[in-house]
This record gives sequence, structure tokens and C-alpha cells, in this order.
Amino acid sequence: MQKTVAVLGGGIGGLSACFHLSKSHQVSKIVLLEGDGRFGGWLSSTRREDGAVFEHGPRGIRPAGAVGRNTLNMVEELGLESEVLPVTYDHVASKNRYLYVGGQLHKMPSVVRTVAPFSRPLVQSVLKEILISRGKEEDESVHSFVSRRLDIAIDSLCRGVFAGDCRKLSVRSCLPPLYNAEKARGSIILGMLLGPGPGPDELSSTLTKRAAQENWAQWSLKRGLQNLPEALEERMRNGGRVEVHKDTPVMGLSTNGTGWEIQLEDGTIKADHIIAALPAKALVSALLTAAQPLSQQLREIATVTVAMVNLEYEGSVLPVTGFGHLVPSSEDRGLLGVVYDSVPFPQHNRTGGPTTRITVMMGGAWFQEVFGNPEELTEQLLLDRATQAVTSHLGVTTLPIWSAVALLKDCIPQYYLGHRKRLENMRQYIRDHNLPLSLAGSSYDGVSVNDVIFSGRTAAEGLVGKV
Ligand SMILES: Cc1cc2nc3c(=O)[nH]c(=O)nc-3n(C[C@H](O)[C@H](O)[C@H](O)COP(=O)(O)OP(=O)(O)OC[C@H]3O[C@@H](n4cnc5c(N)ncnc54)[C@H](O)[C@@H]3O)c2cc1C
Ligand SMILES: C=Cc1c2[nH]c(c1C)Cc1[nH]c(c(CCC(=O)O)c1C)Cc1[nH]c(c(C)c1CCC(=O)O)Cc1[nH]c(c(C)c1C=C)C2
Repeated sequence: MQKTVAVLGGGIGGLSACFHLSKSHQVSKIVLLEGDGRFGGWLSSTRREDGAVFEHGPRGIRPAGAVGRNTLNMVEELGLESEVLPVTYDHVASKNRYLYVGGQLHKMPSVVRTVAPFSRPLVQSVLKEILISRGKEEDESVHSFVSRRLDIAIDSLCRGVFAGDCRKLSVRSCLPPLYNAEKARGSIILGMLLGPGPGPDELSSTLTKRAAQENWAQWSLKRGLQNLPEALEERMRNGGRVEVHKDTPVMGLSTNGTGWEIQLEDGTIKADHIIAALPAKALVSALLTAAQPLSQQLREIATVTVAMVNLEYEGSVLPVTGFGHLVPSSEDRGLLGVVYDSVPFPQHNRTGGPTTRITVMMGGAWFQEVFGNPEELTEQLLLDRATQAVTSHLGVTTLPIWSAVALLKDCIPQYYLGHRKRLENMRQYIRDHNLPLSLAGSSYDGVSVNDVIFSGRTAAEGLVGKV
């Protein structure tokens, strides 16, 4: 088959699509088009000369489930095994997660089995959140007692994964275990305890076996997660099968039904098929007047903006130890949560003398309401807000010795009510009109790094068959 496939967007989704496409000889040419000056999208790490590593996007990847194993297989194929930093389930960072409620940290104790996408906390929260947030009334109705607690738990979880508002997010698309548990077992709690039943499996690599044997809860890479897109880029460049272009934004797309003309800043290229691994809204902009009904559906996939503030403190300053804490919207709408990065990944601390690395995450669905227009915000305001939170939540009174502020505009898609139906409609439209187009990336079938890598693979295999 003499085919040119263009992959739009060089985030982890687009890179994964290229990686899998390049294993097949069904396509004669693969072109990767990335608008930015670097590949990797939200996977972004700062590496300082003294050995410290700071993550500005994702910081941990879970090995569990078929999608988790798929990522580890890719890591092994890329030769990154020796770079992996695992965190096991018996590590304090896996056992201890906190909620900040009523001005205090409350530990969420661990319970039961792994249910993707939550390694433990969903069940923890549903069952054990009962410990927190004592009511002010002398007595209250059973309904009020339970719903107040569940509200806080679910609100926090949605903030800790989607930076989103649980009142708007779709349970079917955002918490499939909860939805499936009820459907499969007739009861949420029973379903969560028994698990969703067997899922799709993956051939095991040495790394996936190691992850299972050693009971990994999450992992990172020694040089930070940005090392993953870097290794993929290197593979693409050295493999000779993918033409990689950065600083090459896609400006427009037009189709004659059998192929595409892709408008770039300095000319056009042709492709027989497109894998679009762009955020949904970027795809809408590129589609211009093509496929209007599809654009209409894509437009409805909203996103939220998150401010990430990395802080480094001299010495060991944390009063508690664990992964971090979440802040429910009833406590503070703008402050989503705080990750204690040095606990799961002390290897990312600078060499020489103890330090504490912390990341404060702010905004999300409440960004505009709390901080106003992101264009008008100063870094200093976000830094002040973050250091104040570290002082009031964790009692840290010293000033950070290093900090970085990153405003991640439109970084997490929000799967609102009806998301599943929208996806079905979009894919139906693509089929009905024989559009040579596949959709990949976080806008559609899951936001985790694992989901996105899997979406790139699914798009590639949809075109060339299993690789
Ligand atoms: C703050 C934060 C924390 C997170 N934490 C975790 C975590 O701990 N664990 C986890 O598993 N996941 C986490 N995630 C989720 C995960 O990182 C993302 O969902 C994932 O990286 C998205 O990958 P993507 O390839 O779909 O999109 P992107 O990374 O957005 O990539 C899309 C690419 O398309 C490019 N592009 C856009 N427009 C154009 C155009 N017109 N032409 C060409 N290129 C274009 C962009 O420059 C970008 O490189 C986190 C996300 C964020 C934002
Ligand atoms: C406070 C905001 C955020 C924190 N992390 C993220 C945000 C928006 C982003 C994020 N975190 C996770 C994922 C999905 C990964 C996956 O499903 O594999 C994303 C996109 C992982 C995660 N983090 C928390 C939970 C419950 C999960 C789901 C997977 C798991 O159980 O491990 C909780 C949590 N997130 C943050 C904090 C401070 C925190 C709890 C203490 C930061």
C-alpha cells in the first residue's frame, strides 16, 4: 500500500501514533507535524545542573491495567528500562494521600484492590472519607451526613485528575470503574470491591513483569518524564521512517474525500490519511470550513487551565509524608492540590544537602472565577498564592530557595455529560463520509499518559492492523 500518513501534533499521543505506525510497512511515508519548538506537549521537565528535576506537567505514570502495561512495553522497546524510577505500593507515597478540610490535613487510609483509573483512592474515599469533615450540627439527617462526605470525596478526586468540576463531568467518561461497576455488578461498592472483571490484556515485557512482581504503584524516569518524548523523537529520527517537523503548525486542512491537503506556514503538503493528535479545539481551527458537523462536536469538548508552581525548600520541611494533598472546592476553589514530589521521587532532589520539592496546582475549572483572565496574570501573584498555601496547609514558614511558575492553558480536556455520545457521533460522521481521519490524544478516550499513548497506538493500528 503506497500511503502517506500525516500525524498532527507531537505530544505523547502523536509520538505514540508515529512509533506504532513506523513498525508497519503498510505505509510508505509518515510525517509528524508539531507546532511548537519541542515535542512532548504537556510532558515537560526542568533538569538543573545540580541534578534536580522538576516536572511541569505529569509526574507519575501508573503501570496497572492494559494501558499501563502498553506504556511499559514501549518504554522497554525504547531501551529506557534502566531509567525507570518505580514507586511501590508499600512506599509511603502510595499509602498516604491527604485531604485538606477545615484547615487540617486528613489522611485517606488505603483500602482494597486496584481499580483503574484510581489505584486506590476512589474506594478509600467512598468508604473512609467518613473520617473527615465533622459536621457542626448536633444531629443531622442520614442523607446529609453521607452526601456531605461523598461530595467532598468525589469533588476532590475530580480536581485531582481532571482539575475539573464533578458537577459537570460525566461519570461514564471520567470514572468508568464506577459506571461499569454499577452496570456489571448491580452495585457500586460490590463492583469496586470485586473489580471490573478481566480487561484487554497485553503481552508482557520484562518491565511489565517486574512492575507486577515488585508491586509498582507508579513510576517516573530518572531524567524526568520528558525523557519519554525525547526517546521517541530520537527513535523517529534514527529509524528513518518518520519525517519529523517541529515549529510547523498546521494552519488548515482541506479534503477532496480521498486525501488531505495540509496547509503549513510556508506551503502545503498532501497526505492520504491524517491521525489528528491535536487538542480538539486546535483540530477545529485547522479544519476551517471542512467537515462542519464534526467541528461542531469537537468544539463542545472544553478544556481547563492549570497554574503549576514548583517550589524547592532547603532541608526537610514537610510535617507529614505521602504523595500530597487535595483541596476540595468547598475549602478553596482556586487551590486544587499540593504534590510532595520529593517523597515519591527523592532521586529528583539536587545532589548535596537535603531539599524538599513541592508542586502547587491551581485553577482548573475555577481558574477564571478565581484568577481572572490568564493573559493578565503575573507569575508573582501565582507564586505568592502557592507559597501562602504551603505555609497555611503545611506550616512551612521559610521561603523557597527556587521556584518555577507555569501557566498551562487549556491543558486538561473536560469530559462533560454526553461526552461518550459526542465521540460516537464524531466517529460515525467520519465513517459515513469516508473521511481519512483518525482521532487520538487526551480530548477523547482518557487523559492519563497511558490512555493517550494507547489512543495513538489504536489510531495507528486502525490504519495498518496490529503491530
Ligand atoms: C498539569 C497536568 C498534570 C498531569 N498529571 C498527570 C499524571 O500525573 N499522570 C498522567 O498519567 N497524566 C497526567 N496528565 C495528563 C497527560 O499529561 C496529558 O493528558 C497528555 O500529556 C496529553 O497528551 P496529548 O498528546 O494528547 O496532548 P498534548 O500534550 O496537548 O499534545 C498536543 C500537541 O499538539 C501540538 N499542536 C497544537 N496545535 C497544533 C497545530 N495547529 N499544529 C501542530 N501541532 C499543534 C501541541 O504543541 C502539542 O505538542 C497531566 C496533565 C497536566 C496538564
Ligand atoms: C491537584 C491537581 C492534580 C494532581 N494531579 C493532576 C491534577 C489535575 C493530574 C492527574 N493526576 C492523575 C492523573 C491520571 C493518571 C491515571 O489515571 O493514570 C492525572 C491526569 C493521577 C491521580 N492523582 C490523584 C488520583 C486519585 C489519581 C488517579 C490515579 C491514582 O489513583 O493514582 C490524586 C491527586 N492528584 C494530585 C494530588 C495532590 C492528589 C492527591 C493527593 C495532583
